[in-house]
Amino acid sequence: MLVLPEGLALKGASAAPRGRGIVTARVFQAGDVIATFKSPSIAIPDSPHLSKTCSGCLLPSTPGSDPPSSSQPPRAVRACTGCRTVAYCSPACQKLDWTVGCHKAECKVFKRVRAEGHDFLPTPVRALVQVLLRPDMGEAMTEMEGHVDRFRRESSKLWADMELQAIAALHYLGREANVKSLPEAIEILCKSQVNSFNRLDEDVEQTGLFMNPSLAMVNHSCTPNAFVQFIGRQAVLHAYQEIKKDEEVEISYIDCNLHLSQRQEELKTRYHFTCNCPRSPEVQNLQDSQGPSLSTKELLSTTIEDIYPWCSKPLLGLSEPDKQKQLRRRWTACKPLRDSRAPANAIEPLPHILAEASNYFGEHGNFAYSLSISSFLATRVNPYKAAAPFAPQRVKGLLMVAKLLKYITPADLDSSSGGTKTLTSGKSLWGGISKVLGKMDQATTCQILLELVVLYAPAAHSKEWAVFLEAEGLLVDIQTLQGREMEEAFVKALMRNSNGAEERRFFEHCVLRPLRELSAFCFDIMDSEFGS
Ligand SMILES: C[S@@+](CC[C@H](N)C(=O)[O-])C[C@H]1O[C@@H](n2cnc3c(N)ncnc32)[C@H](O)[C@@H]1O
Repeated sequence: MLVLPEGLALKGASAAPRGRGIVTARVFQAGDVIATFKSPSIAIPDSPHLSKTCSGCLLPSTPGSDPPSSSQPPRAVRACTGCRTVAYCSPACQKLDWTVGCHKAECKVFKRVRAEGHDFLPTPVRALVQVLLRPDMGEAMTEMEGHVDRFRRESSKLWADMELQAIAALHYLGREANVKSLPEAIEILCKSQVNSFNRLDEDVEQTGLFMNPSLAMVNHSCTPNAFVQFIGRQAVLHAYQEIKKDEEVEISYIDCNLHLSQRQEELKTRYHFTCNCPRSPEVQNLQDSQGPSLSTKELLSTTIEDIYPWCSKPLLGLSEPDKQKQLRRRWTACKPLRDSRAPANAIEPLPHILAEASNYFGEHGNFAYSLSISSFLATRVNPYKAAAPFAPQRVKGLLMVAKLLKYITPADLDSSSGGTKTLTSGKSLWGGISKVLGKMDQATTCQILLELVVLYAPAAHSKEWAVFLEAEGLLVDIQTLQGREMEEAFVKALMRNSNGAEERRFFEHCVLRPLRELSAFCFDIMDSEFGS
């Protein structure tokens, strides 16, 4: 039987169109932690990263590497001496995986995998092995929706892959694959697909799988009122907005900023349902009559459907000339999006391309360009993608701008490739950016942004989030600067009362105006570097 955390209740029945869902037993405010989900759970890092991720705390690390952030001690991982496959950063973490995870039994499985000349098990196979080894998990999973028949009907390729995965898991467990065990194992694989979470957090290089039978009862909406974050081996459900008593808690299973066709495709393939939330096609068709002309919408729609699949592929791993070539192709393909009104700038794949370009310039030491593009994302894109100021991507975006401001110096501007670029109007991009920076008090802007990160990060994730810890460390650095007593006092006053008239003017002067001015160069930078 499912045991839900306090404050939550199960409603509905499996036979209903949406199946069961979770409702609240009391009011939750925006930013509140609704509940934490620990056990029984499967929490594993993705297989290719096994040797670089601690299987206990699930934090990534490389032996001998730099610490993940300035405020965290270095962590090294050491392989389990039994199977030599999974790794741990401390004996305590090893004990955790031995007891709370199930490595005690799983270790033998990995020894067999090694004996047959393989390094690891693919993530879904490892998850299946763990479920089959853990009676508590197996029992709790009987309640989960698996859509087995739909998986079998809708994709023969996926079904064949699942059969292979099931056979592999049974083989390494030393169990026979027969008419009883094979369908049971495939059913678990289907349930894992429908009910597990990807623990992806690019900023801390964290990926993996999380599955908890109670959390699995939360339904999807493209306008979610809640979201999930992961801390170590547990998942935390946060409220995006006020959720009333008896209201259903809904999260987005996918990136809800994806275009409608993309969202539908992902929900259909992995979860086997068509979403009927307010952003569904029927409702959007109704809104067409009130919004921009149909032809503009159709043009945008066709463009996004055509370009999204290839424009959203990561550039990581490509050679420098290929990265440049891709950015040029993608920027050209996005023209209809960037020519439309502000909210369209938040439609993928445009934000994705801008974030890739900002990283590209950062990697090349062109911090001025990276800063302009990051300022554009922070002021003109992220607030449209997520209204809540504590939305994780907004908090990460603020930290990015703060870090660039902290490290950028006039010397960087001199040596940046932007120094040679000229706009069609004859103005130099470098001249424009350096003029804005010249008028700014970089340290104060940076300090305010870091204070905002520290303020919002606990609601976005937790005080254990790498983003929070890094911002805290950087704030300490700024606070040790001499001769900033007056600025310090203003920042403190602003953080105490952000609605005061003086404080609002201070915020406008130190943050909003300079970031808007820096953002204004974003499209010119992209055109000058990647325009056709
Ligand atoms: C993780 S489970 C959620 C719990 C599920 N309702 C149950 O009773 O087990 C995901 C499945 O719930 C259903 N579901 C979730 N959100 C839905 C939605 N917005 N519309 C229709 N079905 C939905 C789909 O069948 C989907 O595959």
